Amino acid sequence: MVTVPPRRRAPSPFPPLRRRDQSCIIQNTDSISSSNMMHMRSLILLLSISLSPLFGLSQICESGIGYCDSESVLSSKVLIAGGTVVNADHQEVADVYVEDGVIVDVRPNIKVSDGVRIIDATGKFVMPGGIDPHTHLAMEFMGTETIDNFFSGQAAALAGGTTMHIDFVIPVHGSLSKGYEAYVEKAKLSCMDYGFHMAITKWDDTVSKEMEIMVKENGINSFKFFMAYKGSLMISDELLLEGLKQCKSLGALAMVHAENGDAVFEGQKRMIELGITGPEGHALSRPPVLEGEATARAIRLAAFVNAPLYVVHVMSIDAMEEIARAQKSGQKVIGEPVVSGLVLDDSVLWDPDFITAAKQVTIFLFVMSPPIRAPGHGKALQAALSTGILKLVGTDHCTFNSTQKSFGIDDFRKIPNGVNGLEERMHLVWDTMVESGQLSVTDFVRVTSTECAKLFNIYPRKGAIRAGSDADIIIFNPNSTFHISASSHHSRSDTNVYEGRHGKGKVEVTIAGGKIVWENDELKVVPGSGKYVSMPPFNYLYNGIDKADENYLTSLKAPVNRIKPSL
Ligand SMILES: NC(=O)NCCC(=O)O
Ligand SMILES: [Zn+2]
Ligand SMILES: [Zn+2]
Repeated sequence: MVTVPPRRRAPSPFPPLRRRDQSCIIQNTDSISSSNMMHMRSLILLLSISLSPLFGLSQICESGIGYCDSESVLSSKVLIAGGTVVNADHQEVADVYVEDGVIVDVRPNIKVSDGVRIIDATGKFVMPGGIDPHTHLAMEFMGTETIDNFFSGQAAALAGGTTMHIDFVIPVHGSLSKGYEAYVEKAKLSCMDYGFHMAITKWDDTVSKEMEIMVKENGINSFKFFMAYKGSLMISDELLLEGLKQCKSLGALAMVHAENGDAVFEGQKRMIELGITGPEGHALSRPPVLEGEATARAIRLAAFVNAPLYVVHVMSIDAMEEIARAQKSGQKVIGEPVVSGLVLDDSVLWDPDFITAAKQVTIFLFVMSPPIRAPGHGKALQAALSTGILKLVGTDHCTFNSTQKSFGIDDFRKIPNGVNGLEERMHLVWDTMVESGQLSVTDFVRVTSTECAKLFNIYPRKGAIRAGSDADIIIFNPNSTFHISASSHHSRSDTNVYEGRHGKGKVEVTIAGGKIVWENDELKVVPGSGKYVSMPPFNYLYNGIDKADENYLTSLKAPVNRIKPSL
């Protein structure tokens, strides 16, 4: 009999900075390891079933560890009966009938023949699966690679009710085609549907041409420009202008990570000179004013080109207010908060009790860019999401385990930036926004799914419960509860930035591509079953842009009594 070898536990990466309580870390790490091990065994088992010819893993299957109800995995006809079906614009009590991965019918009292799996959803919400617009799986970053790949990250997502995500392809030495090929390879492990955005890290004619190929041949309709990470991903204003122009000509959406990277670099030097090398130096070196400045700059450059703009991970009041001001003047600017920015704050950094080892770990976990801000920012972002200034919620899932986070034990600049969230997003948005009365149930669907589908031009195939849409569906019990812990999550990380959080509402069933993949707290996932979702250009933001350009040019050409042109 073959057994799966246990995952080796890394030694505690947090040597005695100001140690008082190290036993706590070791204890936690122990329990985390064994529990994660159980998840990984189950996942490995399923992986072995579908890819065993490829990977030669058939013996693992025979060891009989874990669970695999192939009946459910393969079941293609499902009736979800008696639930409240919620779309972004409407909710009603109805049945949902699914066949071969597609929603066939949505109406009360659907009758079905034998052989159809019937799930009773009475008293529960039946909603479109979540779509996460912002993830980084298997991303090489800051000298390491994110701990979650396209399999473990997606498995975690499915357990939390997210059925599609859009990941950022990072070019290889500036080459978009090489980056694309690398991500196509990484994504072969996928167990749910996914799409790609593409980062732009340098500019020349080849990149410009490759952008066209990405849009016209590879189904990518959005490009991201990092205004931070000096010396690696950061671009100049000149490049941003070229990129905005090319995005506009292709009907693609330009996205920005908005922080002033030069000023962040200066802020980091300042901290090191002051002897502040711990994780608090990260937050101190890149204050909200630098996020506000870059957001304002990107918005103004987009206005100058008359192109729509998407600002990723809005973390501060400063950035949010720039977006609100632009929207008020009629500019098409989309702001994306991420779960960490909505629900976490930096108080742990300044807690006098933070010298305990457990809290030291937390502080390292919190390091992401832009940083998690002081408490008032999160509240303001929630309000902006509630009033529609911010439109959709992502995660920026970019997970590093405690060993990786410890690379910056002596220098905060070396702590890999990023937090988890793929598995937690739906629950935390529900608990924070719906339970508090800031969002309705229909708005919940809009910000977690439908708006993303519309923006990236895949609605109503995705983001809706209606006949003809993909059968990506969750059954959500508002009367149940969720609990977050690294000991039970499905990410490969040994830590969770939301450790210990709990609240109302629970995703009880996830159906992805017509298959029941999450039920009774069990995950049934098959690597290679996820499909790439091609996203066409020219979304609704482009309506009217041609007309505005035309008016501008006409006013410029007016021969006499020249009218002062305006954009
Ligand atoms: N946000 C973060 O800290 N890591 C992921 C990369 C990025 O989105 O900036
Ligand atoms: Zn970013
Ligand atoms: Zn990101």
